[in-house]
Amino acid sequence: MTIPSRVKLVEVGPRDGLQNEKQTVPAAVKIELVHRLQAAGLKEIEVTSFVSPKWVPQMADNAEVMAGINRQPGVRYSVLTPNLKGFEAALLSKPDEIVVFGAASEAFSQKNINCSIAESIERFAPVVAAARAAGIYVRGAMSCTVGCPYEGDVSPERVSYLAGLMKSIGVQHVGVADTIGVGTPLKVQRAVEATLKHFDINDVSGHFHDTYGMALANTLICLQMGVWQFDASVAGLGGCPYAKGATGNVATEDVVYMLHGMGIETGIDLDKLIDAGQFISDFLGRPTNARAGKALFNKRNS
Ligand SMILES: CC(C)(COP(=O)([O-])OP(=O)([O-])OC[C@H]1O[C@@H](n2cnc3c(N)ncnc32)[C@H](O)[C@@H]1OP(=O)([O-])[O-])[C@@H](O)C(=O)NCCC(=O)NCCSC(=O)C[C@@](C)(O)CC(=O)[O-]
Repeated sequence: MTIPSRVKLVEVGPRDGLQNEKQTVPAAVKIELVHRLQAAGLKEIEVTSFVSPKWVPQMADNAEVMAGINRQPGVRYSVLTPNLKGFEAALLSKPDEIVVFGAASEAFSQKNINCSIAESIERFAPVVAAARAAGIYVRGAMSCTVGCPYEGDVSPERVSYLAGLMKSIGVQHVGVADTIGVGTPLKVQRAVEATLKHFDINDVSGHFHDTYGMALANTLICLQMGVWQFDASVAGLGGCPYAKGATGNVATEDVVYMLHGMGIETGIDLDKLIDAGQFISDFLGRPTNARAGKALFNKRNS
């Protein structure tokens, strides 16, 4: 398999990145972040989630954020919907895409969405059917595909099982997530191979947290397998509130730096992306987690 010449990055910073922040991030700041990300050339942005505000208070302003975005033609805006209640609320905000989110580990499914894997699929099925009937594209996020904070290692068979269930209810694309960033390249390869039993390579993406500094290595092995779609989070923000000990997602700036260095097109302006990362890091009052972002920012300002 030759390495793809072009990669699509899905920016998950406004959702995955900010959902775990303890300090309230006002809707206006989230909206400004989305505007900066789209100005940097991101064509797909995961904006927010329509989940219970008791479970994830930071996403309670979902409708306000969606309503405040000055939508750019050619940019797709996605939101997470765990159930019909969330989907019906999301529909009013006219997302281009919705994301149902399940887990390859039973314990994580219980902790994150309060139901078993089988129950989650029963809940997702009518959401997927309603979304597709409304012409909305459906992605499925598959958490804990290599490791779980509660169960430890997760086997490729569990990943294949979940991917098969997602396929059976009409999910169009799945993201192979290393929720707690414990994956190493060969483990990630096996999780992706298990997913490819059910989904075409063009319908599979990688979603890597960088807890152990493995996210770029895991991205690289996926590229070598022909995967060309990845989630990433500006400034390396992120972490799931129900995944203890996990740090942020791989930083979009670092992925872009690596891809451009390999001659792979992304359509992203790295300078503008670094500014977007600096904007949100300044708001949060801490340095960026993007290593290439930080190095290039310092170089530019020295
Ligand atoms: C799924 C539930 C709702 C089940 O939670 P539950 O408590 O079992 O739900 P319920 O149906 O029994 O309802 C309880 C209350 O929540 C309300 N409710 C019910 N649904 C909704 C909704 N959609 N929006 C707003 N409110 C809702 C419902 O109306 C009721 O309100 P009350 O009567 O108590 O006032 C809950 O567990 C939940 O919201 N979980 C979300 C957790 C979450 O967002 N986690 C982070 C996203 S996943 C992630 O980050 C991983 C990913 C995708 O990035 C990939 C990776 O790295 O692994």
